[in-house]
Amino acid sequence: MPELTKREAWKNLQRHYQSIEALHMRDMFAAEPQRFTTFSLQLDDILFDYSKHRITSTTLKLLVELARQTGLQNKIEKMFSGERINTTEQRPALHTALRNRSNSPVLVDGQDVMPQVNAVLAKMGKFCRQIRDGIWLGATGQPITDIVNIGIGGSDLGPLMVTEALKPYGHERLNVHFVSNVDATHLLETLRHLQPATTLFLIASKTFTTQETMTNAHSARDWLLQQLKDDKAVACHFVAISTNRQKVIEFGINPDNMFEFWDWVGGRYSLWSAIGLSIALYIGMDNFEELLSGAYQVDKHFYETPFEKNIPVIMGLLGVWYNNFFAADSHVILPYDQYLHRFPAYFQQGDMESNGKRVTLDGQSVNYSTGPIIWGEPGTNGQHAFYQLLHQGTKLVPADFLAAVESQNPLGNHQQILLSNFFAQPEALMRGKTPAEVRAELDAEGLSQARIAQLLPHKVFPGNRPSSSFLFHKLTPRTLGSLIALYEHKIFTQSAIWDINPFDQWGVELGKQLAQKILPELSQSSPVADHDSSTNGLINYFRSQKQGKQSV
Ligand SMILES: O=P(O)(O)OC[C@H]1O[C@H](O)[C@H](O)[C@@H](O)[C@@H]1O
Repeated sequence: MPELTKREAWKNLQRHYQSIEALHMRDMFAAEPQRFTTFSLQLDDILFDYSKHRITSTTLKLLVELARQTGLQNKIEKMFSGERINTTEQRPALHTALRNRSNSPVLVDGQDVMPQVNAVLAKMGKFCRQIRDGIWLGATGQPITDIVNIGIGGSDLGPLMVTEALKPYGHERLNVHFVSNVDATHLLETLRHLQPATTLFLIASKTFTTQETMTNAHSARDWLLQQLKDDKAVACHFVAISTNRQKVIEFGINPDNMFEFWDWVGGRYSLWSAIGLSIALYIGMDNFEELLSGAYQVDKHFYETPFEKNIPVIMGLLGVWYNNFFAADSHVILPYDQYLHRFPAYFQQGDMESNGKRVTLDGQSVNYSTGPIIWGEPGTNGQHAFYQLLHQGTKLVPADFLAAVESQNPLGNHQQILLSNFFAQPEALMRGKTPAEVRAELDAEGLSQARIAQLLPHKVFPGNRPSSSFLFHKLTPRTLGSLIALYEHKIFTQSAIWDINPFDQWGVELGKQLAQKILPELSQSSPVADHDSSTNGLINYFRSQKQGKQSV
């Protein structure tokens, strides 16, 4: 049996939960005027308020004790020092080396990786200047205006999220596009508006074997060659970002046009590597380095700060508190910033692919819940869609609210309105509305007692629903880098407590394997018969429809 639930700290937390369960945060705030000061932290310009949680100082002590008993500090040190902590793939997980602005040596098998990291950053910088200054020319002698990143999963979501978030820093002549889905609609709808002579494709794939990416890359090359009718065009319109030099050469991309990264960079932690080339091209290398610096500040904070004051550790521990003691299944991320509209989707992969695991590092089945379901949308839009459930539904959904003090686009009183909602929603979730408050409101409206009795239960808000608030000055590259790194280390903290490997993703393989088997069956002449009856039935229906027959 896994150790976690046998630990003293775990048992203490179980007991402690009984005493917290009945407490309402309203009463906690009333009893503790210093609650905000006690339960908030600041890192650079990011204020982290975690006072609207169902915790006391004792809860925090016990959670920190759990982190200690599960060896979190030791695991953090192993990650930063390049140990092969991704045991199933026998690799280190060194995204922190990619943003190690101190440049101090990071050793893998006794060899410092920093010279390689710096060399690729320098190559990216040179390439960015050439593209951004219009020095790099396409096959017909025109500068590049459109960059199409072809990649999926970690080779898509990070660059997409960051280029969206940092639009105000984008180059005025360059547009960035992202094609991920193997559905041809994605590629064709993107190419419809582009000119091959001024388009640059970045083929972003760690393995350079991913079916969707390679299918899209081949079709993009066909599109280019059909229109430019010059085989040499590939050299000035295609670059590769990968760990697999051999496959890049086989595809026909000159290795000089390859930006390398390494197997110790996990896909969902790769935006800091050459996978971030689309970001660097769009916002410039200086801003890309600011993004790295923001993450580096958080790396230092995570590494050096005692758990009691360590923001990602506290984020992780609060998640464990709700996930394992309150049985909360999901966690919602609510950025009150339109530029962060892909932030929740980015951490859907970041968190769910990392901690969606059911066995411990040494292969035992867990007897406790692991990674939560991550979801979310920007505020205020979500308020008019799913907040009903957050306020009055039967599920407990811990929430993260994020907002900037200063808008990138000041306009009238928009930011004040946005922020008033950002402050109001966590307050409403925490306070709720009691039957007495509802009654007083309805009385004041002059409703009949019968109508009040009918409406009252529907208008009561139980409150006591937890949230964290992140308030930062402005969504700059540096701040964004910090925010991303906070969440990365939160995920790591939780994986350490749950004793799972956050850096592999075997769960994506089975579907891929089966799709490989099914692909040739879709064009075979006889009906398929060797799946279950449902899969056979669906495939044969598809085949009959393709052949113009109606029968199943
Ligand atoms: O970068 P690639 O090798 O093309 O991989 C792209 C993505 O696909 C895989 O199936 C994994 O689920 C992701 O973690 C990865 O980011």
